[in-house]
Amino acid sequence: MAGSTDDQEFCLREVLDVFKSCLTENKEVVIDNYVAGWRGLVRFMNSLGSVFSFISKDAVSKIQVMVNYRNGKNGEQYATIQSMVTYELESELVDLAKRGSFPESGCRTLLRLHRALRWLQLFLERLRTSAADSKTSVMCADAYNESLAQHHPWIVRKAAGVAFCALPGRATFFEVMNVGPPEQVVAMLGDALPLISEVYQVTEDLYAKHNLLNLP
Ligand SMILES: CCCCCCCC/C=C\CCCCCCCC(=O)N[C@@H](COP(=O)(O)O)[C@H](O)/C=C/CCCCCCCCCCCCC
Repeated sequence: MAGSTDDQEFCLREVLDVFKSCLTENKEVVIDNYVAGWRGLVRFMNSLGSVFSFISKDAVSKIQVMVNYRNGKNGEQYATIQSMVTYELESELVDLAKRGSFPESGCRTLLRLHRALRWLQLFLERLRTSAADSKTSVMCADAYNESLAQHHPWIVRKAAGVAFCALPGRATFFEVMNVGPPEQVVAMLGDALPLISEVYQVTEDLYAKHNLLNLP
């Protein structure tokens, strides 16, 4: 999304393309692209109204943690998720069992975004296969309950549930995506989903291999 600014018209296809560009030939996940993908999604969410701002704030703060690592003195170690995991584990920079000296490690912060990517994958798949009269709020809530909700306390689940009710109907939602008529949206989702799923799975496997899926 190079050159994209807040003044430009939003197009979800561009955002999903950024996620598609996350994987290198060696199946490493490039953090700059991963973070740029999330930035674009947050922009989309902000355009849906201020009821989502508590979600957006949390996502932005996690994105910023990752950007700070990339811009810091060890930025090269944070080029990909794989290099970050190796570096932080070898340097003992991750709180593995309980929160302590490294409450905002890269591994822990990225895990929160990774779990949200699972929600996105489930939501997009529901949207792709939905009928014209399906409710986005229900699709969003179902995807959330199947993924992120399991990691959130009651109060966050309640607030998220309220926010989902403010989602526009499917037709308006598709319009805001600015991709074209519904059949083009569905085709675009069909294109993007396998690659988003691959990014998710590569990260999931990496975290599972290092026993990092439950970082506090
Ligand atoms: C065609 C479809 C386009 C979809 C566009 C979706 C745009 C979504 C953009 C951003 C999604 C937000 C990602 C949220 C990351 C949440 C990370 C998280 O789990 N944080 C919690 C735990 O953090 P720690 O306390 O451990 O540091 C934190 O407690 C969360 C607080 C905020 C509430 C998060 C609710 C997440 C709901 C996700 C659904 C967003 C619905 C958007 C609807 C378009």
